[in-house]
Amino acid sequence: MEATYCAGVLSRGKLPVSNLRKSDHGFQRLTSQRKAIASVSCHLSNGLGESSCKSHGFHGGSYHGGAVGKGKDPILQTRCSAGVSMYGESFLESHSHATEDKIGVLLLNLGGPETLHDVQPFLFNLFADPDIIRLPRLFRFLQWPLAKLISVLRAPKSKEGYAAIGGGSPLRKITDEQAHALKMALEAKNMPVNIYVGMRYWYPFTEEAVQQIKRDKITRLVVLPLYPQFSISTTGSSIRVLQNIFREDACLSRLPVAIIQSWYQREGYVRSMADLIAKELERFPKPEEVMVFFSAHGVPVSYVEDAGDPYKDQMEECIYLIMQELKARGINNDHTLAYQSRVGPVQWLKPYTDEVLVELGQRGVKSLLAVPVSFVSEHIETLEEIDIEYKELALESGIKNWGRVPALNCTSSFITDLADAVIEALPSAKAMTNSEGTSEEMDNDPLRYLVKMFFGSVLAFILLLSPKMVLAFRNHLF
Ligand SMILES: C=CC1=C(C)c2cc3[nH]c(cc4nc(cc5[nH]c(cc1n2)c(C)c5CCC(=O)O)C(CCC(=O)O)=C4C)c(C)c3C=C
Ligand SMILES: [Fe+2]
Repeated sequence: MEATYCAGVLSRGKLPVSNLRKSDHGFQRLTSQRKAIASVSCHLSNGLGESSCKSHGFHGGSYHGGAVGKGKDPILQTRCSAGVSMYGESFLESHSHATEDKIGVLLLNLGGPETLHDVQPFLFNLFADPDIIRLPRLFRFLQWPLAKLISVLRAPKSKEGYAAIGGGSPLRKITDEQAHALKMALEAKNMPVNIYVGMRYWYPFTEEAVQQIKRDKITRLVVLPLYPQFSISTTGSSIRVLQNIFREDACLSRLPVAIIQSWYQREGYVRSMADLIAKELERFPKPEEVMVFFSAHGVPVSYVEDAGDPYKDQMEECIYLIMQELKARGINNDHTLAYQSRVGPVQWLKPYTDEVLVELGQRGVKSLLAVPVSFVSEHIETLEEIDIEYKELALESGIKNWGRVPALNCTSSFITDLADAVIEALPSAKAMTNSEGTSEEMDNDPLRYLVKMFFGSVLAFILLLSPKMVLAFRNHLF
């Protein structure tokens, strides 16, 4: 996969496109083809101006910022990742021309079940994503039946987890709070915006947010996935959904969009993480003896080795940058990185968090500070997996002093940095045009869909009854 950086915005080649279908569990997506995402340039595009778009569809989770930055200039001194100033004449020019300029910021996130009743349909949406279960093209017709099967089998274990953290995911609430805080931070920088939240697997779905963006007649949009590092399974998947919606809508396909694909390398983020770690280390009796244990959400090895997912490289670079920042403050603790939350019978990125905790205990490490690093909100994997399961395992393995760094949530230095990222990305907004049809359109044919579902269900049923499969599921899903 090619990747080029521009003003902290990554523009990637070859990423998949997805289609949408409405089901009783919200929207479920089909994917069959990889295509280019918006390639971000450093040129400015005009807004849609007086648009003739008709609004229809759903209400998205949005924070309406009043009218647009008429007469007000946003903070002009910004930096791109290469340290070059991006704002200047051209921005001022376009800003003063675009009297109808109405800026939107779309926050993308994973979404989570709000009640235990939501867990299985949420899991269905997750496993029906071809960026989560990547089947060879020939077996794509199995995607939905397999998603149904795996979600039903996985639901009891997931429900236990969600029950242990109060009966649902806090993700929607925290993301809404982050949206509000970001709106305030941008207003403080003289950039009034509307902020929208679009979730990949649960409400408010990305589709709802986009329909609201259309209704609000947004003229320039910055897309900010709330994942610091890029993975095909997270940011990649969400952007594919977006690209697909935009491709099918004449109006949206002309809307200038800037996509911030990863931001783990931003100074503000790195500093905010270092602040949290430094603060948490102080709680230990001997802070200098604490092992700083970064625990990232894993992905299957094949993502990195076969599909070229930059996630592992970005994660390692991110940890390096945070440790450098701590060193600059005179904090020289040992550190390690491991991957958590693996699901299913395939190999995931190693080392695995649970195995490393046991090893560290055996090696005589007595104090450990867990740092969740792939996500910026508290969620099931911090509140249940780390705080309950891993803590218990660490204590059993001989670790005496356990601590955990909280997620960034609405930490003000972090939110301010996100606001800067939005301001820096805006000048590169460009139409996400990608209008040619794909073979995927054939998936919209209802007859084809029924045939696929029928054969897929039969095959899934046979697979379910195979003793090998039953064993694999028993070992890895429950
Ligand atoms: C950077 C973050 C994440 C990556 C990468 C990621 C990949 C990934 N996840 C699964 C399977 C599951 N993920 C689940 C929940 C979940 N995943 C992330 C983040 C990443 N996932 C978050 C933030 C959450 C929790 C949301 C919440 O409700 O709080 C779940 C459901 C929970 C459970 O049963 O454990 C599953 C299943 C795969 C297969 C995958 C990569 C292919
Ligand atoms: Fe996950």
